[in-house]
Amino acid sequence: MAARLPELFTQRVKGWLGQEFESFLASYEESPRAGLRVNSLKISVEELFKIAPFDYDPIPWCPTGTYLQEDDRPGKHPYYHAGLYYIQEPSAMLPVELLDVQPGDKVLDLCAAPGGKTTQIAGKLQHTGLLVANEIHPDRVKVLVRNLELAGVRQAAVFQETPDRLADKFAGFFDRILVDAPCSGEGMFRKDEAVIRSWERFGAEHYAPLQLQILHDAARMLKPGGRIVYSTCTFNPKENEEVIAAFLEAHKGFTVASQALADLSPHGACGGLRDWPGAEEVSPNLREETDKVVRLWPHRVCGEGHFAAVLQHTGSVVEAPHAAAAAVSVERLAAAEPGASLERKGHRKSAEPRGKRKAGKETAGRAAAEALTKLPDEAAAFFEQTLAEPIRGTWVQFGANLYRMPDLLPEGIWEGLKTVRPGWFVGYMKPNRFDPSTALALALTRSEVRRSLSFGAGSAEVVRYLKGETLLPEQPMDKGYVLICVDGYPLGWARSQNGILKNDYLAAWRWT
Ligand SMILES: C[S@@+](CC[C@H](N)C(=O)[O-])C[C@H]1O[C@@H](n2cnc3c(N)ncnc32)[C@H](O)[C@@H]1O
Repeated sequence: MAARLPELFTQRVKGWLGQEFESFLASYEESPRAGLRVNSLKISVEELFKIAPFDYDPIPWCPTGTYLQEDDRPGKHPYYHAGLYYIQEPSAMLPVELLDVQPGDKVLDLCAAPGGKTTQIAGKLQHTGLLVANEIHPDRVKVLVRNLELAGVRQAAVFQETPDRLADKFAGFFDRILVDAPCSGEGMFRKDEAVIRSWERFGAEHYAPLQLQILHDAARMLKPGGRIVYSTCTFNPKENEEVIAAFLEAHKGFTVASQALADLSPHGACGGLRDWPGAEEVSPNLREETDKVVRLWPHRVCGEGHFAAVLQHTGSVVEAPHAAAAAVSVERLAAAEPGASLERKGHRKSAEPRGKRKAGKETAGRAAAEALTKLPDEAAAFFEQTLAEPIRGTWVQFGANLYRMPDLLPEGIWEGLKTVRPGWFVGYMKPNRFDPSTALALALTRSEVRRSLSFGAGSAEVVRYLKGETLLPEQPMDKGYVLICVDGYPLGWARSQNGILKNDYLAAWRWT
């Protein structure tokens, strides 16, 4: 693979790494290791590895993460469909560990799809606090929603917005914000060669101003004393140290927390790079800050290339956005690296930056959301018949869809925002009836329902259920909903009717 790396890229890395360059290059002859992260909303690490056909080979920076072996196929296992884990690149598990999420926190994941880090945050919140997940891209936001539902997340709202529009609504609101920024993806070349072609069109000079702008917007949404983790999966300092230096210059109340680097150095992590074009213009104080960021290099750790900076707010007030200073800093970063665009094959300077892509004005194409004063009767009757304990909370109806609002989401905040999920999607209001969603089933535990049937992971019944086929109960069952589980972990609903179990597993998720 090393031979297929773009020359411009290898030249630059040589400049950044010096003597280490040869071992960096040699790492591209090794296969990337895949990883899996246990969904601690549903199962503990210990329990999962008692029942799953994979070995626990811990990832040093993530206690719920494990390396996979080459012949492991976790995506084809029924436990995947029960949301017991998320398949995730090992280095990508780092940023959320640095976010220091505490139960009860209000957390924003600003660039969230496909949701690997969002589900990791949800595991830390343990159904407390609030998780707001945002993804600007309309197709990617659907994948994000699916992953949140599979993971059984209850206290999350999902938006498809630009960061600045979100910031207008959530000023000074969040304890923790993750900015896992869109980037040129150099750290992923070994894992996915298609990223190289994308890099050839949109490199660091395309992404850096966008990343800085996203960070400025994130700062507007942070509470005093809160924390932002900025991460990318690219090596180029223009998208990393330079963005951090420009951010810190405009926001005096932040510092880069040094603990992360101290904790991770024994595992092979490195600090920031010191030389990049223009580094000499950065003040010594800021250079000291960028020294404290965390870099994962593929020749030093078992994982792909990653960058993370813990931006800790230290003041008692987050300063009002320095609109002018922020704009100037973004402009300055937008200046292309000398020679870069000319050397880049097919580089299109006129390409529309992703940040300028418009998200919809209102909840376009969707009915307006309505907070309800009480649970509709049909849903209340379903809960009464099906659940051991009622679900309490505030309910929101969006068209025919019924949601339970996260406890800490301000009611009506979705007005004017493109809202994909105002909370936990529990089911559909139909004329005179309520149909529960698969998302409801997946976020429940077996003990929370009155009736369930559980089959072993290797059973024919589980395969039939996931394929959308009907099941035959061994004992006659009364009419009504039954939670279908694999080894005690919910997969979805079936309806007992006339001696058979009709399959209500979400059609789009069925095994084909
Ligand atoms: C690195 S990916 C996020 C990966 C995700 N955090 C995860 O762990 O699964 C960056 C995301 O930012 C989104 N994005 C692109 N432009 C954006 C913008 N201007 N504002 C916010 N997000 C943007 C991309 O669509 C992409 O899904």
